[in-house]
Amino acid sequence: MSKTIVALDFSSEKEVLDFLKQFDHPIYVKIGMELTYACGLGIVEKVKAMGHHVFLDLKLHDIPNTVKGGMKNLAKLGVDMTNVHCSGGIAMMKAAIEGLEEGAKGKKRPLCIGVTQLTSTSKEAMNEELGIPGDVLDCVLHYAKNAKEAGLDGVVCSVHEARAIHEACGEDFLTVTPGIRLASDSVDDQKRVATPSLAKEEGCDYIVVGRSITKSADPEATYTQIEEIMEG
Ligand SMILES: O=c1ccn([C@@H]2O[C@H](COP(=O)(O)O)[C@@H](O)[C@H]2O)c(=O)[nH]1
Repeated sequence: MSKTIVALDFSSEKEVLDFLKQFDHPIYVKIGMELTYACGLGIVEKVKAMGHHVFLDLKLHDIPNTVKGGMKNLAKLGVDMTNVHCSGGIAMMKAAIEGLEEGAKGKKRPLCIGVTQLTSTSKEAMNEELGIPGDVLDCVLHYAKNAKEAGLDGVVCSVHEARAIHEACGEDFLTVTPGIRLASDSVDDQKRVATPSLAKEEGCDYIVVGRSITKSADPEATYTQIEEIMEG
């Protein structure tokens, strides 16, 4: 399975289909709130039916009972991976797993990962706006350990925290890392960014890449170049 997950941050089915037309093989894509809120969950089933792997990135965060019910229904879509916010707490993350298992009805449940600190969050914003003292790494590690205790399969973090997470939670605990930028790209709203080469060096299991691929002059070539680095 591909180690590069392409974020399909589009607002229409046509844009998605035009984008995916460029690939003559299945890829791993991420469907998030922009596309889901524009097209509904039917787009997930369409993309799955085309043979692509799907990470459904809706970042659930609510009381345990509500998250359990939500996950039960998301599991029925047959997605490969989904997620919650670790800040929802251990009981909520355990409920997410229970919901996915119930929804999968004895079949393999989707992987469930926890968002630690968004890659758009800097240390300053975390300390001052969110009121969480200390280094980002300490907070991310704390959330990752909670996610592991709750039975999640891994976390979303930046490349800069992936190595420490593997050391603390085990090599098989997945690190899924957005905030990927090619050397020539603008950083945009991301704060904790890194190149695909650094992600590879730091042992990230998956990288999530949106605009560097979708807004590239040749998305397929950029995807292939990144995937070669990750698989190399
Ligand atoms: O901490 C997080 C969690 C999720 N994301 C998502 O990844 C992509 C990144 O897109 P780029 O265009 O490559 O910046 C986007 O869909 C985010 O919602 C994240 O960036 N950071």
